[in-house]
Amino acid sequence: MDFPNCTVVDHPLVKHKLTVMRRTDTSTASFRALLEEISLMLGYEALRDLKLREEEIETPMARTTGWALDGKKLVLVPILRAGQGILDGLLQLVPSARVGHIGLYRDPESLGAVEYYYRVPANLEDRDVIVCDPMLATGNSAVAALQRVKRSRPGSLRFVCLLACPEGLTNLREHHPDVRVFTAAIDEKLDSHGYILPGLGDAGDRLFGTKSVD
Ligand SMILES: O=P(O)(O)OC[C@H]1O[C@H](OP(=O)(O)OP(=O)(O)O)[C@H](O)[C@@H]1O
Ligand SMILES: O=c1cc[nH]c(=O)[nH]1
Ligand SMILES: [Mg+2]
Repeated sequence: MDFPNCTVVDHPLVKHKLTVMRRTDTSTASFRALLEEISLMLGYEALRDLKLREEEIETPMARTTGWALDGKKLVLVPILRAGQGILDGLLQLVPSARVGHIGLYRDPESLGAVEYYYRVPANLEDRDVIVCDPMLATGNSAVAALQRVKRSRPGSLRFVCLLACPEGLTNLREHHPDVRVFTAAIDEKLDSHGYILPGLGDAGDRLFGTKSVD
């Protein structure tokens, strides 16, 4: 299946690190560190068109013209909980970015997204916004998060995830054809509970060392 609105960042380092993340025997500490490392590479691609302005500088040798990131602050919006893992990597790339949060959980029966928190910086109108979450499974969480952020009229909107699948990408393309997706891989399909196959299991649980049972 072809998803022209999706960029797969399939660098050898990303492929290697993602494979380690998938393994059942990978520890929470390693999972967390690897997600941060891969997020740097996802962010590198997702931010390729960041606007620059020219800047006059002096090196120890000469006066020259360099570049600085242009004015308006980038806004990063992780989908809680697991989006925090990608946020950490993106913030290493752009430490001055503003951060919003959207809290969503996936109802295990309906697989619909349930919102429990929303707070983003004011005046998104002329800002570039990146919504992030490791998993694009049914796509219901991403679709809901992007819908919510769009009500704040962002200047531009992108979605960064670690793993996508055809079902999630189709859902996203139907609801948000204007939003480009950046991912490390497009997996095969969903299982009957809406989990990505082969996937890596529950990203939030693996990132924070929790289990899905109460
Ligand atoms: O594409 P979808 O089918 O909506 O599934 C993806 C969502 O599921 C996971 O979150 P979860 O609901 O487990 O919340 P958590 O991060 O708090 O664990 C994941 O982090 C996404 O937000
Ligand atoms: O495979 C999946 C699907 C949804 N959420 C996850 O954390 N993993
Ligand atoms: Mg979870």
